[in-house]
Amino acid sequence: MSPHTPLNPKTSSYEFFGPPGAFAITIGVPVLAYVLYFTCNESSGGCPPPIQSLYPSLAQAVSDPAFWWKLWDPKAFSIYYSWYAFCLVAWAVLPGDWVQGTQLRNGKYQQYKINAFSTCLMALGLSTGYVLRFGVESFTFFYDHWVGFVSAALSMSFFQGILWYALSFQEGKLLALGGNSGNWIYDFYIGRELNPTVGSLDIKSFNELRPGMILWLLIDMSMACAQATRLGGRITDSMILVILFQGLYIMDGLYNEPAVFTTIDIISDGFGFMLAVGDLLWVPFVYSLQARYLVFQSRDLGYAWSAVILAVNLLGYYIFRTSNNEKNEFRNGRNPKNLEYMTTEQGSKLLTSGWWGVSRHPNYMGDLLMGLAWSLPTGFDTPLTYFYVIYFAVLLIHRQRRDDERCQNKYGKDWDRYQKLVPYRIIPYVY
Ligand SMILES: NC(=O)C1=CN([C@@H]2O[C@H](COP(=O)(O)OP(=O)(O)OC[C@H]3O[C@@H](n4cnc5c(N)ncnc54)[C@H](OP(=O)(O)O)[C@@H]3O)[C@@H](O)[C@H]2O)C=CC1
Ligand SMILES: CC(C)=CCC[C@@H](C)[C@H]1CC=C2C3=C(CC[C@@]21C)[C@@]1(C)CC[C@H](O)C(C)(C)[C@@H]1CC3
Repeated sequence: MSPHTPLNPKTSSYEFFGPPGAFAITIGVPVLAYVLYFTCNESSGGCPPPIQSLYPSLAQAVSDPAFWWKLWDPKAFSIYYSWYAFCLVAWAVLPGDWVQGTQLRNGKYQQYKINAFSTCLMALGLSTGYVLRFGVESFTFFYDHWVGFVSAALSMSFFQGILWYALSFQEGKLLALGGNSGNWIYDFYIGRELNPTVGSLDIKSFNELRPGMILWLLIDMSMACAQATRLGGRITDSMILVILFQGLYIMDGLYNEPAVFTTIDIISDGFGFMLAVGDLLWVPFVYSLQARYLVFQSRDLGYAWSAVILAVNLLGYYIFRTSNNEKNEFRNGRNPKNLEYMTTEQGSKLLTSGWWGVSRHPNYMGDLLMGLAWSLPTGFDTPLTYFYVIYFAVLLIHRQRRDDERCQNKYGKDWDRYQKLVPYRIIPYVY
């Protein structure tokens, strides 16, 4: 049967520079996750280490088979896969309401079980109990077995990328409009099937919110334990800030689980290697870089500097949360603030006042401010702890362009009208 049907038309244009770009990112993202460890860890001689010391030692290291064997760590693999199994069991057994997502183009709705927040509380409770019972030194295994955990998460990402790509060829699947090009490298990367589902488990939202996001929080907690082990039981104010900020972001995302069903990934992207590796490897092991750095470069900020950083984070959070709430309420048929909007020919409405009248992606602005606040506690000795902010700015600008293109196709002339009313893309008067 042809893979191209009226419901699943052939993808006519590529993103990410097409198959060569998709291939480069498929290789580049895992390599970068390892590089960020090898160029910034306790024994690398700095963060980043001096290039003259890095080059010969790295060249020697990779030519030694023992280096490659160290990437495989049975303890880390067994903990990681048990963790993934825990998330699956928690999804199945913990109670949760069922909500439906936005309407799909086949007229149907995907159903989602809401219990990511309670899964996180359970994981936190069990981990805290473990630390109280066995001491902070017992919870440093993420720090001690870092590379092994990265490899374990990577193996899961490839496994899922390949599995869902292969299963997307079964008859009757609804494919992502952007993932049905016929080029296997590209479709594997970008995601071919829109909503892979096992029984009633939606794979895309499950992976986006549970095994990676909650693990990120547990990793941060493990970094605090590793720091306390080194400092005789003390945790620095910089570490406390990073954990509080990232903890707030993670818990907020999980608490507002239904809001994720109006994000681009859930509405329009397929589930492929990009989201698998992003959710399972990139989020927990790259987003926690600041906390890992503070284990071996502990620093105290003092009240004044802490207050400034706290203010940046709170401002970012306020913009992020209120703007996401405005859009989410509106997309679910509510408008409690009586915001102005325009009605499109296509039928949907677009907000034109409130945050969505300030810029076309006000939520990105808040998210970026928070990203900055997560890096500031690490000081200014290394650019590497600012990697997140730079990567994130690139990711969000790219997302904004993808989304503008998608909305242009969806809303046509109405989108031009909306762009005239709301001319700034992310930051008013800047971009
Ligand atoms: N930490 C991280 O790594 C990442 C975080 N994020 C965060 O996730 C959140 C969601 O982001 P994302 O999904 O990219 O994008 P948005 O939440 O901005 O969603 C874009 C969609 O919203 C709808 N929309 C656009 N303008 C309006 C309007 N004026 N009124 C009503 N609806 C509108 C459109 O969909 P339609 O009209 O079809 O409904 C559009 O496709 C953001 O806060 C972002 O910062 C995102 C990526 C990575
Ligand atoms: C480089 C690479 C492989 C990129 C993949 C991108 C993913 C890391 C991100 C795509 C969209 C994401 C979202 C969140 C985390 C990062 C990814 C998966 C998110 C779950 C973070 C918490 C927020 O509150 C959120 C729920 C709004 C958000 C949704 C999008």
